[in-house]
Amino acid sequence: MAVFTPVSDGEAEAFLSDYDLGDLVALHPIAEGVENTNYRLETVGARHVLTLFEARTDAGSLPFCLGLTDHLAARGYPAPRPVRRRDGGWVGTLNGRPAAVIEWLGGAWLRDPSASEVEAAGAMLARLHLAAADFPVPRENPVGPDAWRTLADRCATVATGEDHAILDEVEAILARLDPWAEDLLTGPIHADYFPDNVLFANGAVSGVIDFYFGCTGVLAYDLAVALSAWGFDGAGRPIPGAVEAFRRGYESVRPLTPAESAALPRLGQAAAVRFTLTRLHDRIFHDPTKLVTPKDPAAFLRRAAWWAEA
Ligand SMILES: Nc1ncnc2c1ncn2[C@@H]1O[C@H](COP(=O)(O)OP(=O)(O)O)[C@@H](O)[C@H]1O
Ligand SMILES: N[C@@H](CCOP(=O)(O)O)C(=O)O
Repeated sequence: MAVFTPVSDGEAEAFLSDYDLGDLVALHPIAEGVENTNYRLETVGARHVLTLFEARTDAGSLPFCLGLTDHLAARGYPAPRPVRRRDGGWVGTLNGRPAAVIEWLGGAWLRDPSASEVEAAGAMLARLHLAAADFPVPRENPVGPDAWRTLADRCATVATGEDHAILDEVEAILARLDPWAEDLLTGPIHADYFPDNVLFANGAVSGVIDFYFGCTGVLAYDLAVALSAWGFDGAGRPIPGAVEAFRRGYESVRPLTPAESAALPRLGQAAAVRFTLTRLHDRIFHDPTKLVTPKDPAAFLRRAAWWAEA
């Protein structure tokens, strides 16, 4: 469960006084996610998400993250619109954290999507890249190579046993990998397009959420992240046909250039390093008083070996 910063009904009511959303009916902690605090916010006749932004989502990134979802939604893409406060802004402060109210999107994420659902998710990522292309705000990747170095160094100060072995493997990959070796098409990317961020209803994508790692980046890297997320099971084993199905869906909307295709194996290894390091860091420095379940870094690192052979 991801609640890092608890919110009482009274605190939510006071926060809501800056919106035209009516009175609070109920506030429920949301039992998913690992980055930010999320509550389901019920007001009279409406449902929204109340998000308090935690350490990896600094306030300076919100004009990009919320602006991008607003931009996409305005183009008919199923991203959640942030709700404007009476002062015209999107972001207030709640219990010391930047906080926003976001449109609630129906549907649910799929733990075991079919090949056609994986293909639909791939097509929706390509649609995101096309619809976001003219979004003018830039944001550097908050979990790019500089952050990998910081995360690895911080973990190395205390890692033992399995954690240390994971770090050694990551360092070996970093020593031989130059993921951004050539110029590839860039633009706004989601950068965390995992199954738990894609909602489905009746076999079709009904929502794409959680743009808080969104940034300006290489489009094929975003695809490599998504293939690494959708193409493997919880233990890091490839799911037969899933990488192909996702890529087929993506390329049905935006065919890759030959250079992008050729770059995928090294971008996939970069994706494996990125998520292994954040998972390892969050497991090592996990605060047991916070309601969040750390994810398994080793399962993500297994993707690197697959990509190296691809
Ligand atoms: N706009 C939304 N509509 C419906 N459910 C949402 C929405 N945003 C978040 N959620 C729910 O909250 C959970 C956690 O949200 P997410 O943004 O992924 O959190 P985190 O940033 O901590 O990873 C999601 O898995 C989903 O169940
Ligand atoms: N997708 C990342 C962690 C971030 O999770 P989310 O709940 O914000 O989607 C991972 O799997 O390591």
